[in-house]
Amino acid sequence: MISVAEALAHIFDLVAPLPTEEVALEDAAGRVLAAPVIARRDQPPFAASAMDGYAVTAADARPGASLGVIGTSAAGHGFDGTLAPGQAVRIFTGAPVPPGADRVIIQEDVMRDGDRITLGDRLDSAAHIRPAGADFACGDTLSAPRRLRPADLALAAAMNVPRVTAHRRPRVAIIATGDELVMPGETPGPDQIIAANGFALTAMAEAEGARAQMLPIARDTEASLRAVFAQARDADLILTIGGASVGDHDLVGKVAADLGLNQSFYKVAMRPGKPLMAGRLGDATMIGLPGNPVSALVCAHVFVLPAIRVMQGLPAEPAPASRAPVACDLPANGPRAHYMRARIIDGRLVPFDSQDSALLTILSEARALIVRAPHEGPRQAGERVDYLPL
Ligand SMILES: Nc1nc2c(c(=O)[nH]1)N[C@H]1C(S)=C(S)[C@@H](COP(=O)(O)OP(=O)(O)OC[C@H]3O[C@@H](n4cnc5c(N)ncnc54)[C@H](O)[C@@H]3O)O[C@H]1N2
Ligand code: MOO
Repeated sequence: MISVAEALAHIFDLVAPLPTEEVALEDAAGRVLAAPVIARRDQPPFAASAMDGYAVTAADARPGASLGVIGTSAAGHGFDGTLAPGQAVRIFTGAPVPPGADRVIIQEDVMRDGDRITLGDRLDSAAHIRPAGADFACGDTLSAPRRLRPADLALAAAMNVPRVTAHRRPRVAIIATGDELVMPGETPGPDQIIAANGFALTAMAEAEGARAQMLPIARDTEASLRAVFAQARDADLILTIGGASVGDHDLVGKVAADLGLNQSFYKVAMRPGKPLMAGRLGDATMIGLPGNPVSALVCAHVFVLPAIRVMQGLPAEPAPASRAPVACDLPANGPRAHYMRARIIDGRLVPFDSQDSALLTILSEARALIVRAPHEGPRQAGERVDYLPL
């Protein structure tokens, strides 16, 4: 059995950034930028007032000064002229500061009488002027790769860049396997359960930027598996669920091999998730997940999401871990990496008593997977340990 790190390295070898495409800004939230956005202008494009008030010369900005108002500069409608000593221009936030002015006196500190103003007794010392290019200058960049967050979209828009280059969203096909499965809402037979894992995998893949599709459930026959695999022809990533272990009905590995799977590995020293497999199947990467719900979803956190990130052009990195103190003593770990479901209470990790990989109720309550290295010694309450946030 290989280690988690080795398995992840194999998976990174199986995936590559997908081709790029142009995306309109309004469709680009969450997409991964593949080429830098280059500002087409300065922002602000002129020295702009940061306040509502009066633009004056520095020399006139003294308590009690009396100045003549010669015009107005509003946002979108600058003052067409130059300011001389003894003069003021009524100005509003975001408006161009007229040439000659180097201070804005906020209107709270000004008394106005017709076309004249008198500055108050106590003036603040700030200029209240944003210089041209204070935010960014023409040619400045928003670097790639990065996942576009709302503020990034606003920045690209401000740079006057209406379309960005992003890697294509990975197409993920999800294949649940097993005679025991029916879809939610259907009537299960006495020996059947509801296919659940695909819903979590779909949500996780989509939240990570992929387009995921649940294909029909494949039954435990080679013919059924082949038929469903055939429907995954366009996928960049095929995720199978179940049928990965050593039982007589665990056919996924055999059928995938018959279809030409170039298998990278089978079985990883982790729990849950041991019977994980991965390889290249035609133009797609295939990751065969174990059927137990927690096993499938832990493997998705540890392997599938990092793979989806690489396909979008992000760096090949393990799932981001955090550290927090554990709330109770933990026994020494065995030979497999252990991903322990835990709550986070008052900043401390509280593992659940049962770590059975079939229990969705516990996974649904869990907010952390405590990561225990193979053969790691016992941990005492209060020790800081690594965990993957859920
Ligand atoms: N003799 C051995 N038996 C098992 C071993 C082993 O090493 N030797 N490994 C165990 C481990 S660890 C795991 S994990 C499971 C994995 O088995 P499979 O990947 O073959 O999964 P299945 O047998 O198909 O299903 C396991 C379990 O999960 C349920 N399941 C499957 N798909 C779904 C789904 N889409 N939604 C909800 N639940 C699902 C299925 O009904 C089973 O209860 O093997 C152990 N056995
Ligand atoms: O590895 Mo299995 O995934 O422990 O339940």
